[in-house]
Amino acid sequence: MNWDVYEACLFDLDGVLTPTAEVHMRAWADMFSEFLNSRGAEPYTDADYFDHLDGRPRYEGVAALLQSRDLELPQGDPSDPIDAETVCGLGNRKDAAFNEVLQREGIQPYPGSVQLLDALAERGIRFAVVSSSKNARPVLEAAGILDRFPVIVDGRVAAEEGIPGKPEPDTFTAAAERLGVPGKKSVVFEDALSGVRAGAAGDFGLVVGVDRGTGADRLTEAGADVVVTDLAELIDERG
Ligand SMILES: O=P(O)(O)OC[C@H]1O[C@@H](O)[C@H](O)[C@@H](O)[C@@H]1O
Repeated sequence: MNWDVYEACLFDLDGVLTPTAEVHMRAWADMFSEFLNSRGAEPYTDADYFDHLDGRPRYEGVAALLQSRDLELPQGDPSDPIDAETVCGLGNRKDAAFNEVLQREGIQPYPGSVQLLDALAERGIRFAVVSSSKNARPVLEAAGILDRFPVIVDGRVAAEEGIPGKPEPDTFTAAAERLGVPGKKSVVFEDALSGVRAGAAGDFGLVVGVDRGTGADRLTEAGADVVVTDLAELIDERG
């Protein structure tokens, strides 16, 4: 990997910097298994996470999964309580479960990801986090790496500013702009198919797929230029 040609890295968070994709995955599985069962619908499987939920903004994920089962619910409102049978209510129910685990268990970053951040910081490469999650800041803070990212374009920023979420490329484009680095000099890091598609749809220098269970073939098909299983694989001899 020749880092000389790049000036910025745009990192997805869950599953790239922290193992929170697993926490999201478990929270989604618990909530949807129960809900789909209550509706007599086809049961939830792990494939549902990768196909419909991973990387997408919260309520868009709920809508995609419901659509896969031909179920329709009213959209509701982000302020809906967790027992509301609405798209927002189901999303909020899962969010309560996610935050309960985050608070109880805390989170550590992937060691290989921290090694790459350390090596690239030495070279003066700039960093942004680009996450669909509205929990990105608390997760970065819990992991002790919040201060490494001068730019964070997360689910809250996207909602407030009307920036289309992944699989559209706009949140990555906004992050590169905010760092003041051309897209072509920026590297996108993503573990989710929707996120890799977002990177591939934009005008970026490189899209790195991070295989945490999705599968290298599917990440490549979605548009990843390179696939790794650990970010430390991208540290070159210059460090
Ligand atoms: O519900 P949140 O915390 O805003 O997160 C939205 C999505 O954020 C993505 O980063 C995760 O891959 C998804 O699993 C999650 O659903």
